Amino acid sequence: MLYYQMTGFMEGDRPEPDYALRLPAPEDAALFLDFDGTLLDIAATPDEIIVPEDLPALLTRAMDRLDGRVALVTGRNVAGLEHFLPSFDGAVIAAHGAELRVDGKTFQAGDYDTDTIAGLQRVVAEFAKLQPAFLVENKPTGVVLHYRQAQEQGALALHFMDSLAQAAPGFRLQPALCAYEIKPDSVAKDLALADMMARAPFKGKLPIYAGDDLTDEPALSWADAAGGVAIKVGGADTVAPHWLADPTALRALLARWLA
Ligand SMILES: O=P(O)(O)OC[C@H]1O[C@H](O[C@H]2O[C@H](CO)[C@@H](O)[C@H](O)[C@H]2O)[C@H](O)[C@@H](O)[C@@H]1O
Repeated sequence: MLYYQMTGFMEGDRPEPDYALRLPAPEDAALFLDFDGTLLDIAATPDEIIVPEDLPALLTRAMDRLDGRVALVTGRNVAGLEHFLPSFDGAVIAAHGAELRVDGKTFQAGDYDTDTIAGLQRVVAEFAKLQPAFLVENKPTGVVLHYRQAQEQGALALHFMDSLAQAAPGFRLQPALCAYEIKPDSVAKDLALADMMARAPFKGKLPIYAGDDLTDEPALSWADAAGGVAIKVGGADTVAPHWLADPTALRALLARWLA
C-alpha cells in the first residue's frame, strides 16, 4: 500500500451524481472554495496547474451575486494564489489559515517563530538534495516536501518530515496530496473559516464550503455543523454529506447556481 492510500487520499471509484445537493439562495450564502484539486485539477507540480478559462469570470460573478461574500481557501500563501488568480479581489484564507487577505490587505493570522521556520526550510532543502525528485515549497509560515514525482519515496518523506515536525515546538505535520507540510500548530482551515464567518460581510450567512483534501475536512465539518453545505470534491473519504466528481463538476454547479 502506498502512503497516499494510507493517509486517505487515494480516490476509489468515482461517486455517483449527488442528487440531494441543493444550495441556499445566493442572497443567504457565504461561499468558501478551496483552490487546488477543488476549483482546478491537480498537476504534476505546484507551478504547473492550469487555471480553467471559465474560472476568473465565475469568481467575479460569484462576488457580484453574493455581494463580496466569497473567500478562496488554500494551502498556498496569498502571493502564490494571486499569481494564478490576479483578478480575484475577494477574501483569501491562505497557508491553511496562517495568512489572510481581508479587504485587500494581507496579514499573518498569528505570530509564528520565523527563526524556526527558516531553520526548517534549510533542513528540508538539504534533505531534498539527496532525492532530486523531491520538491520543496517554502511558505512564509512553513515548508512543504512534495513527493508526487517520487511516490515510492512517500514513506521516507513521511518519516523525515514527521521527525522534523516533532523536533520543532509550536509546529506540526500536515499530510496533504503527495506532500507533507510543517505548519504552525495553531493553524487550521476550520479555525480560519470560523474567524472569517465572524467578520463582515460573511457574518450571519450560511457557509457553503467545497474542498478536496484532508486539510479541508475540519472546515467541511464546521460548515455542515453551522447549518451550511459541505461539498467534497473527488472520491476520497469525507465527513461531508455532499460530493462532486471533480473540479469541472463543481464549476458547472456554481455556474448554474449563479446564472
Ligand atoms: O488547500 P489547497 O488550495 O488545496 O492547497 C493544497 C496544496 O496545494 C498545492 O499542492 C497540491 O497541488 C499541486 C498542484 O496540483 C500538486 O502538484 C501537489 O502534489 C499537491 O499537494 C500547493 O503546492 C500546496 O502548497 C498546498 O498546500
